[in-house]
Amino acid sequence: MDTYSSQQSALRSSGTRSCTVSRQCLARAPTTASLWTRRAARAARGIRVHAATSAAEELADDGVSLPTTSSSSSSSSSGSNSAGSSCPFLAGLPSPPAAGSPWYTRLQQLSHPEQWQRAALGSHSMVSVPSQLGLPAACLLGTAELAKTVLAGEGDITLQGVQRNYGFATLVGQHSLLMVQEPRHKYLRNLIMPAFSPEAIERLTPRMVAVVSRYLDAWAAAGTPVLAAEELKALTFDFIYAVILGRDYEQQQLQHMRQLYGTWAAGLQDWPFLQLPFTRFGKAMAAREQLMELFKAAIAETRALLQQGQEVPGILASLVSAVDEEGNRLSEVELCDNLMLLILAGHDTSSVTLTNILAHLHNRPAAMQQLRQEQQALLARHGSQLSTGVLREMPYAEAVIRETLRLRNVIPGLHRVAARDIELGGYAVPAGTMLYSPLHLLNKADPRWTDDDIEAFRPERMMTAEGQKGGWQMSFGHGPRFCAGYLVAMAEMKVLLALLARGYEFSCNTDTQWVQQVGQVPVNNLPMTVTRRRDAAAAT
Ligand code: HEM
Repeated sequence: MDTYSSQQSALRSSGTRSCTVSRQCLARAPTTASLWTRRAARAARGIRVHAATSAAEELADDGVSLPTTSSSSSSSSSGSNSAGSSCPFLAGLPSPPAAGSPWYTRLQQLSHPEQWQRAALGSHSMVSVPSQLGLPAACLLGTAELAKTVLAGEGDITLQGVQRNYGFATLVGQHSLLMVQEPRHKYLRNLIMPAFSPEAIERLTPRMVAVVSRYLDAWAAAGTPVLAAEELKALTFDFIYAVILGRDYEQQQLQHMRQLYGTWAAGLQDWPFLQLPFTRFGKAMAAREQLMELFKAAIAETRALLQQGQEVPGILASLVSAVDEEGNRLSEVELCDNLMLLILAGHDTSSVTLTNILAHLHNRPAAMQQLRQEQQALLARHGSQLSTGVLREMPYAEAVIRETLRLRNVIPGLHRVAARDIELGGYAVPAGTMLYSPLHLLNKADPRWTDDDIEAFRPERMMTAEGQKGGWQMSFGHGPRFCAGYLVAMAEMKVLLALLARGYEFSCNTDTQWVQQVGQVPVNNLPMTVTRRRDAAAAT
């Protein structure tokens, strides 16, 4: 296990809850609704809800006296705040500076989310965003500590994701790991995770190398520029399909499955309540049915081979074989929903990261050179074989990946919802409040990096003792829902970087705009020319 992943598992195991439910505190608190009503009334009276206003100040302004920090402070005049409270309410949290109408604010949040969040947080560690336009009130978390606390939250403080999105849940499947809540999530994860063990990845490495080599050869043979962003989408699809199903498919079959997946994925962006044959959502549901039929056939085939005592590589075979202490196995619907999730989770995330990596390496030839030197040293030590052991000996390749994710986190942030009243950062947060961890923003605010080079692509920073730590970077999540496919993703990206550096030269047109979709993608799809190096034969 590499440094980053061992650190993540250490974090995982030490991810004890530090949110504490403070029922007493909440019992004393005026309801959130009444606080927001008061805040609105104060705003109407022209009293600005200042970013630094404390709960006590704000409520005192309303004629409600709150105990401050001392446990012997006086009780409230309304009688609702007994002595001993030191817990401010959510409404006491600083709010983003007033930015006009709720519509304007919402527009800013949608069109410039990162700038909006940065401005909203200012120098605060947490700000509250009032409920608006039917959306729940939210807390925007501005430190890694708070984000980790929330992401590690489980058990009696169940923190739900906003996987409540009907369309998403219907298309991905209610039984997938991403949809189920604790304790079912933990149970399912225990059954699923052995499929992602280092040993399982080791068995799959030759398959990974085969898929990546096929694409690199085709790009080099093309003789004209290929669209890297599009090609990497196809590569990561074939890769994840091969890794999950553990066998090779004809190109025609893969093409058909890619098309089905594309139709299915388009439905994730559509309004889900009109499921008609001509709507994107309707077409996506039809594509899902066809994919499910393919999965069911693959499950039946895998079961049959396993019953014959054959060794079957691939994540599906591990999932089919998974059994709990009482002998229960994953049902067919659980298997199908999780296959769907794995293809989704393991496809765009990796392709977008790889697209960004290639652009960064093109813009920084010294980094590409360093990558080449690392590979030459590995070739001298181990020959051309790529095993998980060799993949672990690639600190520079790993630094390139982590530095790219630091600058261009694929998942900009993670939502959770407080399922019950909790205390967070010293504030009483009522059930139903959305808790948003802006991962991308936290990467940029990481106190390890100095302001003047925060935007620079400098993989070397990840090689320092400080850089080896996880710090504020949580590109693969944190806590009980830490990315299940982390090892697969790292192996995939390292295999591509290794084979590229060993055997090919490439250049791409990075003079383009990057827009936010699933991660940042280049508008020009990154035209790329690949040529085989003259000394490549010995390297691959
Ligand atoms: C660069 C590549 C990737 C990135 C940046 C990434 C990032 C993430 C993040 C941030 C989460 C946490 C979501 C949350 O807390 O709500 C997550 C979860 C997950 N990822 Fe990844 N991922 C990547 C690749 C993969 C791959 C290749 C696979 C599968 C082979 C995968 C499978 C999953 C699954 C199944 C979950 C849900 C885990 C759970 O809920 O327990 N990911 N990923």
